[in-house]
Amino acid sequence: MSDAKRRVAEAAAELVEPGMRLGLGTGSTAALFIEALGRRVADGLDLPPAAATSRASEDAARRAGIAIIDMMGPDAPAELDLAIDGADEADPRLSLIKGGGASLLREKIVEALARRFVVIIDESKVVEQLGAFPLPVEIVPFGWASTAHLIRSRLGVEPQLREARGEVLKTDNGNFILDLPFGTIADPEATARTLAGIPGVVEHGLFIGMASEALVSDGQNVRRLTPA
Ligand SMILES: O=C(CO)[C@H](O)[C@H](O)COP(=O)(O)O
Repeated sequence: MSDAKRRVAEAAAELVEPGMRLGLGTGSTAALFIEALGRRVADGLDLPPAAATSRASEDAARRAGIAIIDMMGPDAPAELDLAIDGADEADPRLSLIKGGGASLLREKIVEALARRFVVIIDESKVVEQLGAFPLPVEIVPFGWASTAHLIRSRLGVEPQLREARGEVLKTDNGNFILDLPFGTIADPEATARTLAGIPGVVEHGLFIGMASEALVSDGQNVRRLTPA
């Protein structure tokens, strides 16, 4: 699917106009977008500093010659023109599961600022119902097992603490990730509400009503999807 990722990344880079305030996503598709955007910047496209959704994307943007906003400082923006990011699943309403790359919190903060949020995905990510991809949830380390118990009892799913290279994965924010293997999420809004009401949950990877459109590729063509 790397041809598909490259095609949507390049199509997304063409959406960028001079002066646009951008949000830069995270993951392998977003990384290809950042590279493609960097080529346009090298060709003279003039952009103000962009908001990156992870340390990895900050580094990728700097390597590509794209200036970055200090999102920890007082100049973090109130609005962005366009955010571009990948996703793990998208349903016909363009509700998304995100966070496979553990960056869902920064992604949600940045993408909530965007007047237009374009999702770039390959065909394998388009689903009728969300949930085959385990739903990532960012939680604070304090009491993580208690938070997992509450999630289990309120949602009937067995949370898995995410590890990387044999250690508990820590997000860019110093938090942990629980992956929730639902199989099917019958009511994403209700699931989102339940998770938001559990102490210790910082944010979940359901992005509902946020995406304006999706660019989807099978490796040959790129089609545009809007929320059903
Ligand atoms: O949500 C994300 C990171 O937190 C990514 O956008 C998502 O995991 C898709 O990644 P990729 O483009 O590598 O398939």
